[in-house]
Amino acid sequence: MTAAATAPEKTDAPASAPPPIEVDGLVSCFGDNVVHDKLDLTVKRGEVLGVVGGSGTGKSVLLNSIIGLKIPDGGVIRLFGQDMQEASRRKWTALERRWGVLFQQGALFSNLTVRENVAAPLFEHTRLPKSEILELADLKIALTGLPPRAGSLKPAELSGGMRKRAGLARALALDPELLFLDEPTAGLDPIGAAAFDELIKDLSDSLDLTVFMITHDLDSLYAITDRVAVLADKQVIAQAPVEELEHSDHPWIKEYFLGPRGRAAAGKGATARSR
Ligand SMILES: Nc1ncnc2c1ncn2[C@@H]1O[C@H](COP(=O)(O)OP(=O)(O)OP(=O)(O)O)[C@@H](O)[C@H]1O
Repeated sequence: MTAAATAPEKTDAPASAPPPIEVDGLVSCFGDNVVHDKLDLTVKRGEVLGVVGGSGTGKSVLLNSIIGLKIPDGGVIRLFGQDMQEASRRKWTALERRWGVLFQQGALFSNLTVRENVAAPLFEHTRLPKSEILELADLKIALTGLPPRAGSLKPAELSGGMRKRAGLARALALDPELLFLDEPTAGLDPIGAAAFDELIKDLSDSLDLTVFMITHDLDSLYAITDRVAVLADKQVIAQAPVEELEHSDHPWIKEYFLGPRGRAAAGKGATARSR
């Protein structure tokens, strides 16, 4: 059995297929605090999109709105062409199988082993026999570069980097087409972060994944993104490849990409791309 055996009607989408994510005029509020005001965003099929913005600009709220953890106060969110607010419960469940999420802290169940954590979505969404589910879980664990022995460990017994990989293995359990990552390299040392970037890039290429990645990590932006969406002033003020954003006149974008840390990351990115 292959890992793809669990994929729900995974078709090669025609070129005319709707984009995996379309956000149209999103309004998000918490009481008087308006976080997004008519925010628009499109994520193209197969791209790695970085999402950046100052602290509190609403990156996590945007992610939560897209995956249905926060109900929009206005606007429309379409996933694979389906208006999520109009979707029936059944449709939601079917669509939910098409994406995976790696939350910042990994969000693993502490009382379960890594193998049981990775198997959990398969138990929830498929009727495969237990032995096949555990076999698939082991495949995902291997796919993320964890050693086989990691499967029988509990999250507390893992290093930070291993925990991220375990969270990623679980996010990939159902062979998603779309992967959401919330600050995947936060808390990793530079070598661990670079290795994790490489893993995400390899997986997105080999599995034809579309990736929505919130990050503060300039190295990641230069190393693996196709485009970057910048959140500021309650909206997406720019959505373009990093090389284009370097020429932006917007003060925050200028400071972000052309400040000392941005220039250092650009140098490393150019080196990585020329290899
Ligand atoms: N559950 C909540 N209740 C009330 N306000 C919230 C809630 N979640 C987020 N907010 C507010 O929404 C705004 C955006 O928060 P969000 O966490 O999306 O920012 P962020 O861009 O992800 O920040 P950071 O980069 O620091 O993680 C902030 O003003 C925050 O206080």
